[in-house]
This record gives sequence, structure tokens and C-alpha cells, in this order.
Amino acid sequence: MLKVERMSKHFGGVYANRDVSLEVAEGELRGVIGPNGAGKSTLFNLIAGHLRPDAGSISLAGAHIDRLPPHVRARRGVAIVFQGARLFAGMSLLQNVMVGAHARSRAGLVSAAFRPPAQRREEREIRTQAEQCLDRVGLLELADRPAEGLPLGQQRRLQVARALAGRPRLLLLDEPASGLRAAERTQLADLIRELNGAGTTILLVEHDVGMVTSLAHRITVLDLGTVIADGTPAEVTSDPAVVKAYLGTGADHAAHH
Ligand SMILES: Nc1ncnc2c1ncn2[C@@H]1O[C@H](COP(=O)(O)OP(=O)(O)OP(=O)(O)O)[C@@H](O)[C@H]1O
Repeated sequence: MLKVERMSKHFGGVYANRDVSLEVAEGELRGVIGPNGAGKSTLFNLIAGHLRPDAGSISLAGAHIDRLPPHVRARRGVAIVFQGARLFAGMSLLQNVMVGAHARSRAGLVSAAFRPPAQRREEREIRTQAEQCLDRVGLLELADRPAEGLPLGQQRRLQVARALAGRPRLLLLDEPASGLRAAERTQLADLIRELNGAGTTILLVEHDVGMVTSLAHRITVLDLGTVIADGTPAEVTSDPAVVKAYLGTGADHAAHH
């Protein structure tokens, strides 16, 4: 479904990504890991459309998307959950998800305020769909609560619900576990597994190696901007190059856990 071919991106003299290739098959849960500075965020931003590659290509279901702006990629079915993405604090959980759905609807959120009768049905459909998305992430009971002050674990799940409202073909998750407590991580991991089990193709870029190895079918390992391993969790974690890359930043890595 997603194919990244020999993609490179440099900042000055530093290759943040160099000749990076990876494929995500339909229905797959693909993990991307790597020590600090490996190029994970850069890869994520290139796929999401926030950075342009210097070389190489990205295609979705056979069509090149690397020159499309993020919102057009979203319309093609690429949903993005950013690390630290903002929620609308003044809105309820349900409204936050409805914004995600409106991004895809013809009416748009602004015109929803002046909705003529013809648009009321669409509005109702969006609401129902948003409720379903909240239900999928286990937050339906909190639908009418304000998003403000929500614990971090619930914020992340709300962000996932918002991404699901666009009915994505591919869900991109950028370090979704960062800053979460152990119990919240477990809940989030269960959610990711469930979504993938229900058919959502997922690319999970994550610092937490344990989480990725427990969830992903296949893992791409980056180090210093290049792919050093690609395979099943068992294959990559026993790969000497991977072990060496992580040992090289051992103290730093341990500090994150
Ligand atoms: N906007 C930028 N300008 C200059 N250098 C950058 C920029 N973004 C990334 N880099 C450099 O590119 C390399 C890869 O960084 P990147 O943030 O993609 O790694 P990462 O794997 O996400 O790291 P971390 O796990 O620490 O977040 C690093 O050497 C970084 O300093």
C-alpha cells in the first residue's frame, strides 16, 4: 500500500535519511525504530508531507504522493497522529472528533454554523460517525466532556479517534507512547492491536522498542539515517547490526526507559 523508495533528506551536511526504502503492505502493522537521531522523525515527516525528500519517492497504492501537500495526502487516506498534536481545548471530545470528520466532508466546519436543511443530514452522519470513532478508542462515555485537562493517555486515544474519523487507508503514528505511564501504554498498545486486527494498515514510529516488537508484523530499523535492518521482530532484535546500534547509544537509550 505504501512504498518508500530510496528516499533521502539532508539538512546541511547531515543526512537525516539516506536511501531509505520500506514497504507497508495492506493490513500490515509496520514498526519503525532506531536510536536517538536515527532519522525516525524525518522519515515520518517525509511520509506525512511536512518535509520534501531531496531524492527518492513515496507512493500510496501505486500513485506518487511525495509532491502532495499534507491535506491532500489526508484526502487520499493517509491519517496522521503527531507527537504532541494539539487538541481543541474549548471543545468536547465529540467535537474534537467531528472536526476530523469535517476535514473530509464537503460542508466543512465553518459552514456547519450556517447549515441549511440540506446539510443537516450530513451533520448527523458526521456526529454518528464521530461517536463510533470515540467508541472504538474507548472514550464514548466521555463524549460530552471538555477535552481540556484530559489525562495524556486519553488525549492520545482521542487523537487516534480524530484520525479515524477521516476513514484512513493508512494510519501513521508518531511516537504515540511518549510520555505515557505503563498502564496507559498498555491500553494504547491494545488499541493499536485492535485497530490493526479490524483491518487498519498502520505505520508505527516509536522510541519504545518493547512496544513495537510486541505489536508489529515487520520492523524497519534506522541508524544514522539509513536502514540497517528490516524483518520480523525476532529477526531484527537478534540482528548484530541492530544490537550494535543500540549498544552504541546504550546509556542514552536506557535513560528513556
Ligand atoms: N530540521 C532539521 N535541521 C537540521 N538537522 C535536522 C533537522 N531535523 C533532523 N535533523 C538531524 O537529522 C538527524 C535525524 O534526526 P531525527 O529527528 O529524524 O531522528 P530521530 O530518530 O527522530 O531521533 P529521536 O529519537 O531523538 O527523536 C539528526 O542528526 C538531527 O540532528
